[in-house]
Formats: sequence, structure tokens, C-alpha cells
Amino acid sequence: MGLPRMGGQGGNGGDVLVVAKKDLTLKRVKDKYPNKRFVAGVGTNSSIRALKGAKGADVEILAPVGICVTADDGRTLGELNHDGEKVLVAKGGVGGSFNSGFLPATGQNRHIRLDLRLIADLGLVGFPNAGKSSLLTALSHARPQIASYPFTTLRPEIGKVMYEDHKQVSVADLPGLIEGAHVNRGMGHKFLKHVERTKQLVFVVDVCGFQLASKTPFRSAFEAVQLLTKELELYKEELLSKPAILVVNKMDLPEAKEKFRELETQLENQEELSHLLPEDKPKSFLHFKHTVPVSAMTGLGLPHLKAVIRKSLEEEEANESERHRIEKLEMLRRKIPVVSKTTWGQPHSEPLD
Ligand SMILES: Nc1nc2c(ncn2[C@@H]2O[C@H](COP(=O)(O)OP(=O)(O)OP(=O)(O)O)[C@@H](O)[C@H]2O)c(=O)[nH]1
Repeated sequence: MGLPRMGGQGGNGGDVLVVAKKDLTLKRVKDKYPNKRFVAGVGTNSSIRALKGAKGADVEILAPVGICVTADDGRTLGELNHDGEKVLVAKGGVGGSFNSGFLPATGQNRHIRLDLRLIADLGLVGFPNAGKSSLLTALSHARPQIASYPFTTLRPEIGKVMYEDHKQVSVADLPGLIEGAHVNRGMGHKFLKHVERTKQLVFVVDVCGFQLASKTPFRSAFEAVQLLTKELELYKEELLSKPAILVVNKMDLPEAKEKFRELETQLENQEELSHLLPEDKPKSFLHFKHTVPVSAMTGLGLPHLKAVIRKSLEEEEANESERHRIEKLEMLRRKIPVVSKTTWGQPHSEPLD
């Protein structure tokens, strides 16, 4: 409020902004703000000592880089592509002054939606040479570089998997992960930062295991799965809450079938076998929605993998829309007071539970 006697001007209300912060994930944002309601500070009235009242405190909603902010009418309010970028979502009301009869104006009030712009539906995660690029080529129309030495993939290569009914699914081949990627070894963070921007993960392992270099130890397929899990966990644990599919590649190699059976048994008994793993085993084991044996080279198992990918995405979409429906209902329930019919003339409100 302005102070009429002195022609004073009240302070403006604070603003609500969304601010991009690197290394944040959408899940962390959700957990941090369970109420999903943000109210900026009220401006102070003008007084004899301060004819112009102070502005109310702004509220900053921290969100991951790559966020698109939309209003509930579908209008895009802004995109945040770099750390520290901000978008104003609700402006505080202007303080009262001579022009407004010294009364303050109401601030903006908005429902917003935060969407992480995904680079692809699925992200291929695997140690170098597991055959991610070969798999992407075999599944889609991408033409990634393929070579028999590690780190061929330097940046995410996106391929489109086509289905007979023209449905398309995008798959990103993320640069080769190595042990210690979470501390930025190899392509470390460059790789890991993309993982958040895919809906689901596809772990790719060589059925025969791998050895990164002559000085590093040999890792079985089972160990590769656990080490990949550990790398993701150490970087950002919540990445492991994404649905995951395990693709066991190079099934054309001799003894692949026996090795695959062995891996299946090991995955069924992960807890009991944890003592066999290297010291840095993951805190919790991943349970894959599907485990699919393939050969990117001969095409074995690829039609099945395509079907599994689609099924998994559709299942998640159904879960997601159900979650949205429940959230909307919850929101309505909190917002709409019920006017009791029994107390005519004296409406009283009660929550709709
Ligand atoms: N036998 C066999 N070899 C394969 C198969 N898939 C890939 N390879 C070979 O494995 C090597 C590595 O394949 P890539 O597709 O480049 O592996 P990548 O995981 O993308 O490797 P990075 O780009 O380093 O992360 C190449 O020599 C491929 O020819 C397969 O199904 N069977």
C-alpha cells in the first residue's frame, strides 16, 4: 500500500522465476518441491520513514538445464539451455501509488509445466566396444562411426527406429562409458549429462565381457552390468529410477548361449553373488524390465528387441498419464471447497476428502 498522506508508493510484490542449474535432475526438483506451489514475498507498505516500500522477495525455482517452461494455456514462457538462465513465470503486483488510489495490484498467478526437452526416447548405455553403435545402425537409419577401438562415439548419435505402422522411436547412442566416468574419467560427464534427457535406458553389454585395456582387469557381462549401474549411481543415483532394458550383444560369438544363460542366472541371484563383484559394487541392484539377447552383426533377436522397446515405452506412457490424472484430481481436490448443502444461507467449506 502507498501512504496517501505523503504520496508514498508501496513496494512491488516479488516475482517467481525458474532458474536453470546444471547437474540437477527433474526427479530431484520433484522431490524438493512436493507441494509444487511457490509464493513470492509481499512488498512492504510505504511509511513515513520509507516513502517507497521495499520489493517483496523473489522466489527462484531451480530446474535442470534443458527445461522448457509452459503456461497451462500451452504457451511457451521460455527455454533454459544454459546454467544460470532464468525465465520469469509470475510477476509480482505493482505497489499502491497515487495512480491506483494507493492500493496495490494483485500479482500474476499461474500454473506452469516443466518439461525436460529429451534428446531421445531411449539412451544406449554401455562400455566401449559393447556394440552400441552397431546396434543403433542395425535398428535404425543412423550411420554412426563404427570401429574396433574404444571411444568411436564422441557425441550422442540419434537414430530413429521405424515401425510398420509408421511409429518412430528415437534412440541415442551415448559416448562410451568407462569405469571412473562419474569422476569425469574418459568422456565421463559429457556422456553422463545426456542420460537424464532420455526416457528410458538400454544397457548394452558384450555377452563375452570386455577388457578396456591390457592393464585393466577383464570384466564379465555380469560385472559390466554392475559397473555400469555403479557409474550411473555415483553420478546421480536417481538416474537409476528410469526404466531399463538390458541388451546382451554379440550372441553370434562361440559359447555365447552358455554365457547368456550364466548371466541370466547371475542376474536372478544378484544379491547372493554380490561378494564376487569388484569392491565398488552398486548400493542396490537394477532389475531390468526385459533382458534381450541379440547380435547387432547378424540381426539375431533384433525384431524382438524392437517389439520390447515399443512395449516398454507404451507401458511407461500409460503409467505416466495415470500419474498425471491422479495429480490433477489431487490438485482439484485441494482447490475446490465443497459448499455444504445442509447449512443454507451459511455456506461453509470443507475439504473434498
Ligand atoms: N561378433 C560381433 N561383433 C560385434 C557385434 N556388434 C558389434 N561388434 C563389433 O564390436 C566392435 C565395437 O562395436 P561398436 O558398435 O563400435 O561399439 P560401441 O559400443 O559403439 O563402441 P564406442 O563407440 O567405443 O562406445 C566392432 O568391431 C563391431 O564390429 C556383434 O553382434 N557380434
